[in-house]
Amino acid sequence: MAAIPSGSPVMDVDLAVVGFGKGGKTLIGAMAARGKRVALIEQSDQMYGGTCINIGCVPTKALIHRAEHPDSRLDGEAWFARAAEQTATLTAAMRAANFTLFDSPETSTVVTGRARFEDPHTLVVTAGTDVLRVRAETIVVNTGAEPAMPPIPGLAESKRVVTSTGMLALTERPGELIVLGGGYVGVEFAAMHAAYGTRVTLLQRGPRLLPKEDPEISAEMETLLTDAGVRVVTGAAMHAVTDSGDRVRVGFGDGDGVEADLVLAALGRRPVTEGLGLEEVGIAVGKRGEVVVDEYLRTSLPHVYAVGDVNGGPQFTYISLDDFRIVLDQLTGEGRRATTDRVAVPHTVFTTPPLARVGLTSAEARATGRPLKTAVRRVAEMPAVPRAKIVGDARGVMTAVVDAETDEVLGVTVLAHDAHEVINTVAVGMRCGATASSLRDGIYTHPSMTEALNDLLGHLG
Ligand SMILES: Cc1cc2nc3c(=O)[nH]c(=O)nc-3n(C[C@H](O)[C@H](O)[C@H](O)COP(=O)(O)OP(=O)(O)OC[C@H]3O[C@@H](n4cnc5c(N)ncnc54)[C@H](O)[C@@H]3O)c2cc1C
Ligand SMILES: NC(=O)c1ccc[n+]([C@@H]2O[C@H](COP(=O)([O-])OP(=O)(O)OC[C@H]3O[C@@H](n4cnc5c(N)ncnc54)[C@H](O)[C@@H]3O)[C@@H](O)[C@H]2O)c1
Repeated sequence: MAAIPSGSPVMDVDLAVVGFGKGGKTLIGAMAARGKRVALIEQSDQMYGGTCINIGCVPTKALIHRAEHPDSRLDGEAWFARAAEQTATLTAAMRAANFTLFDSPETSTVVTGRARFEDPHTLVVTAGTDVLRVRAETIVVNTGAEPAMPPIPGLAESKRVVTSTGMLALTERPGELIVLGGGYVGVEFAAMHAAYGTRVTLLQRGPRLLPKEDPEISAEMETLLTDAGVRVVTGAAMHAVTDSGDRVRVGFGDGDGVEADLVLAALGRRPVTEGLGLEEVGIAVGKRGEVVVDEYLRTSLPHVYAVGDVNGGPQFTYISLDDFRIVLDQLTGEGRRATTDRVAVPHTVFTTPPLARVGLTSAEARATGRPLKTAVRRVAEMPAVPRAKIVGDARGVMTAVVDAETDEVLGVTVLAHDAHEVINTVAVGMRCGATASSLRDGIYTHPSMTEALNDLLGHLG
């Protein structure tokens, strides 16, 4: 690497955040509001606002929403092109708004360039031939995660393999798509693209999709995807990716494999720590490339914190946001908030209908050895939940697992319309110690999907 010129300008601040992620930018806003001098360093002007806004949650959910609400005057190809254009307009507007929000002349500056540590308090930021040194009392690493490319022969070399970022840059619908991976990204993209009319094959190495869910839920998801036109192949040990003209072939198992126009590699995301110079200044990095932190998100240097995907925690925007709360408490509060305080953190896979869970799966609950009551209810069998029929989607299933002695809710899984909203009610209840009986007898608006809790928890046995 070329030497950094020693005479480059220096910016002195109280707080520097590396990476425009959710936790870091929220911290920048909070500290600027307290009159601190702050700098937010982002390597790309196409990433102001971070992954979620530009290449993650927002564009995927915008495309999924539009897939669910097609314009009957347009065919799938035209509808995808329109949806992609509308999504790009949305993310561009959010990106610009994020820049304006965090680049105010008073105390907060967005520095566009790639940062690395020069010493424990100094970051060297480079953009082309421009170099700036940012010296900060406190530094927060918020550099996110990037798609993993496991050593499947031909995967990295293929010109027809893209990651989720490449998929989100498409302006035309692919004719045929192979999705590698049956996790969040794989399942969401497979479902979404099938809805626009792409012929999708999803290859999952393991025996089932979404292996962290209960087997029955994985099976239900597989049925939903299959009904939506996705060819799901589980137990697919992929051994070769080969380009051939404008086609690409993925070999798996003993057969011929499968061919398509494009391959999406959705094989996990790993923390972005390379080239940051962390270990050189004494910041420990773990085996998965994550910045090693304690429950207060402190790294091995007392004035450096790591928030969001880069610290190896769960990869969700709302976890990055909660990381912000922990660091803010360190910097301005009592320093007590910790990752160990987190209970009942829900998650959602945004298929149609979505899948959401909070707490334990049934299998995890059984493994605790506690006495259990369980309920499994198909949405179509719930007579008092007309919302599903109103929206014309009574697919899916809901499950609950409860401690039979204490009535504590241990876990709820919802694979149904509006699951991403219903689950938040359950999560709040669990965090506040609501019993299964109190959630069962809760008064919910009608007609809503939340009132399914009356039915589900009324069937515990
Ligand atoms: C396709 C997809 C869909 C997703 N959907 C959801 C969802 O629906 N809900 C959900 O909760 N989560 C979702 N996620 C996960 C979510 O996007 C991430 O967990 C979240 O955005 C992580 O934010 P972060 O704070 O870690 O940092 P990020 O938002 O990842 O920001 C890190 C920033 O650091 C910058 N950077 C990196 N290195 C440097 C450097 N050396 N110098 C300067 N800048 C640097 C990067 O350019 C980037 O902008 C999705 C992810 C993907 C990929
Ligand atoms: N709705 C959401 O909240 C949402 C949406 C998208 C992404 N995300 C976040 O982004 C993260 C990354 O998503 P993802 O889908 O890339 O990862 P993932 O961990 O959810 O799934 C990765 C998949 O790749 C497979 N895999 C891994 N290595 C492999 C190998 N060497 N060969 C074959 N298969 C292999 C795994 O079996 C798994 O099915 C998620 O864990 C999640 O935290 C969240």
